[in-house]
Amino acid sequence: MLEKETIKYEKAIIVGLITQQQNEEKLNEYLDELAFLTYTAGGEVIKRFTQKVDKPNPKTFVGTGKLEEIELYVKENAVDTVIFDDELSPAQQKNLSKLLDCKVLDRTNLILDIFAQRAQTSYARTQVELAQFQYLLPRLTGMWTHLERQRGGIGMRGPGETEIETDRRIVRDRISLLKEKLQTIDKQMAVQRSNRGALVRVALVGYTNVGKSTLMNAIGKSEVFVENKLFATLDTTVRKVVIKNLPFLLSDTVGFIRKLPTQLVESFKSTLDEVREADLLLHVVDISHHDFEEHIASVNQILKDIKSDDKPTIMVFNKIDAYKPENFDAEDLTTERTTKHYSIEEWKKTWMSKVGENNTIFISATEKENFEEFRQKVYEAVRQIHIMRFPYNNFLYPEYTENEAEENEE
Ligand SMILES: Nc1nc2c(ncn2[C@@H]2O[C@H](COP(=O)(O)OP(=O)(O)OP(=O)(O)O)[C@@H](O)[C@H]2O)c(=O)[nH]1
Ligand SMILES: [Mg+2]
Repeated sequence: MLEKETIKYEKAIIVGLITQQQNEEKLNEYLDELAFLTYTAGGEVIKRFTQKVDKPNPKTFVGTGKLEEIELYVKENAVDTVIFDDELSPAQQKNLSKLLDCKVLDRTNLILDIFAQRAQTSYARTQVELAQFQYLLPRLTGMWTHLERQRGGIGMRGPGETEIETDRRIVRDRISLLKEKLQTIDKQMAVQRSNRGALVRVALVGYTNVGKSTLMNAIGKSEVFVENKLFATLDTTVRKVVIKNLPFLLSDTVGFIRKLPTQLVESFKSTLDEVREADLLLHVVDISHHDFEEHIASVNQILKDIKSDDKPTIMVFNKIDAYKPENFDAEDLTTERTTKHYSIEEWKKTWMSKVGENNTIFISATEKENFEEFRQKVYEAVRQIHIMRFPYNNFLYPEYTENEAEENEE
């Protein structure tokens, strides 16, 4: 008999601070993203709490008054989970879960949980487990003991309860075991990569949910999982792509996010090796997202962290079909015209013009808008790398426009 399955979303509230580093507008953007993360993890945000402070309270993150307000709300509305936008210290997390008497998570927790849910291969699972244990280690003491009755759900996947309560040494042993396991897989993967021969390697990079996998599917005739949730992709997919006789390898990998937990960057080292060893990066940007400039900055920072910021890069501004500038009323003297009101043409004249014509492209991966131009730019960039590497056989790959007759096998 078939049972109708209804997904039950956990009731969650989210909490963030307005500080000197982040004004109310910024905070709202962060909270939008946190709500999306919560939804991806299986929760529904029913309320947001914000507080203006100089710096977080070392014991309870928010101030006493705000905490009482949250506590009351949690009781009255049977809230399952309270999620904080910043990483909580072990002490804050412990105090808060005691006082609020429900699950208390932070951004890192949430991201780790999504990764845990989405890890498909044993390799990805090992990486996530390692990151979870590393996050857990300083937080071991009595963290979840009083939560016996609410096992399961967001933030509870992963290392089992018994392990959590045992001694740190066991966790440490587990961490070194997982590290060894990863090292073995890393070696195998390095061998696999070196077996790929002399093909030029191109990697899709970018913030999560910008359309990397969609683009991979569109260009590489492959079937990579695409979803309008965060972190749809965790494992790296590598495909051989041929544009006009010129073959190269294209990889699609995990998306980046701001405040990416350091534990994750570290344990996903090998997944990110694909990026590190690439000859060319296609940095995909969702230009329809109002925060895309900050996304670019986060991605660049992570590329810097993994020492891949000096590679030839094409900036691929995707989702132009969905781009909508805010309406600007010239007669309304109270609003200033800002980048929010820019058309794409105006954007092109900003810092984007400095990136260089050859290194920027504006497309829609779903509508295949400007796709021919996109293929041409990728072709030329790959060809350049080829010529540099094998100067003696550059005649093999003429300029894109020179072999118009042999239209690509699509
Ligand atoms: N409107 C519009 N939507 C797009 C476009 N490209 C991708 N999308 C949508 O954006 C969402 C995310 O696409 P993915 O390809 O999964 O994004 P990703 O960058 O691989 O995401 P992660 O793997 O989660 O990092 C999906 O709902 C896509 O259908 C586009 O050009 N225009
Ligand atoms: Mg993807």
